[in-house]
Amino acid sequence: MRNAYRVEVVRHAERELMARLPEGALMRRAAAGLAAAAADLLGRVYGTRVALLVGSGDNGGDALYAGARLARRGAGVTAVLLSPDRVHPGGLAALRRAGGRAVGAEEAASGRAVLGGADLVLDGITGIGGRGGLRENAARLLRGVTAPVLAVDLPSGVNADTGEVDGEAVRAAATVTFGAWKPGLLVEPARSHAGAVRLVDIGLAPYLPATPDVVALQHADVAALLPRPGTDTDKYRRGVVGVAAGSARYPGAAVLAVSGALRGGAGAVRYAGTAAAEVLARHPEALVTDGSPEHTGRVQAWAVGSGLGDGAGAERAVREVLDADVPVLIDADGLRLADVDAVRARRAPTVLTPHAGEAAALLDTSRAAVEAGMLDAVRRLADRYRATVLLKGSATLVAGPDGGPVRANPTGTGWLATAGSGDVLSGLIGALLAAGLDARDAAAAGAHLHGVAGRTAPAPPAASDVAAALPAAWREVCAARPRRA
Ligand SMILES: NC(=O)C1=CN([C@@H]2O[C@H](COP(=O)(O)OP(=O)(O)OC[C@H]3O[C@@H](n4cnc5c(N)ncnc54)[C@H](O)[C@@H]3O)[C@@H](O)[C@H]2O)[C@@H](O)CC1
Ligand SMILES: [K+]
Repeated sequence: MRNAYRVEVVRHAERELMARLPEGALMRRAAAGLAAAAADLLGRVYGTRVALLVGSGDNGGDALYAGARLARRGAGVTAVLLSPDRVHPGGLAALRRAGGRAVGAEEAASGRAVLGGADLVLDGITGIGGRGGLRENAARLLRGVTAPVLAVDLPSGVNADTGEVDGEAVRAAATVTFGAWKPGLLVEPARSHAGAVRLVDIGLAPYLPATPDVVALQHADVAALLPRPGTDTDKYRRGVVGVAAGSARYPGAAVLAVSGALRGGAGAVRYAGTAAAEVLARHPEALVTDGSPEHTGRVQAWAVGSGLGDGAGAERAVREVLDADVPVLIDADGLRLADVDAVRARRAPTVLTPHAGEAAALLDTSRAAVEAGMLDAVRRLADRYRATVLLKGSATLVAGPDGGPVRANPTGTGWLATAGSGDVLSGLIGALLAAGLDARDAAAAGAHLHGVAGRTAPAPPAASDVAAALPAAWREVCAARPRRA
């Protein structure tokens, strides 16, 4: 599990830890980890050229101390001081003692030698103390950078707490973060600015609270959630999932939702809707009816909405499913048709799975606003609907109705942005709900498996290929399950 904490919490933990350590110890730990990561990226330190972009706070201090370590190992290190009158004095002195040099931003901008000639650039402009995007002098300098950038703690210019990027921000090849993950390293659009992230342990863990703000489940976490049929099981104990999806116009959505459901670990899949013949033709294992959900046999969860269209039958299907006292997943057309108060009044869990455009319609805002503020959008929707909300994106987010950590999916891939891929996901999560997973777990585990399937299906995958790759994804994830003693 990757646990991310907002800045206020990290700062509190740092103060607690610092009070127990000699002056400067934390920064030394941070700089040692940073220098080691820089050395790994460089491959060989001696004879290389490293540039440091140094801002006015401790983030710049980390870069300077790490630069000093690299200079001692034979790198030519030049610090570019963005605010020469407010630079970390101890860091600058350490760099100079180690043989590094410092120049002002004007000097660095006028010649190409410093930034254009560097093998690696360390971004120490701002860390958790940064506010807003990069300022113009920093943005201008970065345009002259051709070498890979290693971000110190966070890519400068991103919002550590929300993952929002307001203006220009550093695009790093890698980020070394200290003490704990920050939400911005897991949430888009900031996540894409961070590259590969390495967490350096500076001893903060004992001072961090038990409940993080954002988490990213890893394979082993998901493996622990997935159902494992015992020897005494039967299809009802494994869970029966109902799928109410598709329409005369979109029968394929029904086929795809059922294909996801069949590979989600439930014991059986019941389909209710107008695409019964198409579903049966493709999936002989499905139990189908062309009636409405009310007239379907017993199910332990419903997935409703994919390709339903907006006819009278669609509205009825959504209403009937919401009336059922079992967990319900609502996707696509179902989101438009579901009454907020009916969702809020439900006793059994509800999972909504909008993409940014659908979330924007539900929140009465623009798609761009949702994409820019994913964390806020998912939390607001969960609160408004008193439901678990899965907001799709390259790092899909899952928020529960009662607050608590938001889950950010780490396995997403652009290959999943293909028609019908969401239908597969809805069936998959529906099956996990029927198998008895808690709503938040079902949504997060579904997104995780779906992402792995999108990555492992032969590229470029169509939605059916993503569904077909789910068993292999399931195996890959479960291979990370700790062995029982
Ligand atoms: N507090 C600690 O115990 C530790 C902190 N460490 C480092 O210290 C950093 C936090 O240091 P600070 O609190 O000094 O904050 P930062 O260094 O992140 O940034 C604050 C400084 O940047 C300026 N600034 C804010 N927004 C800016 C913008 N958009 N453009 C340019 N300048 C801007 C502010 O005026 C302020 O001087 C962490 O991110 C981490 O790198 C590490 O050394 C580990 C230990
Ligand atoms: K930084």
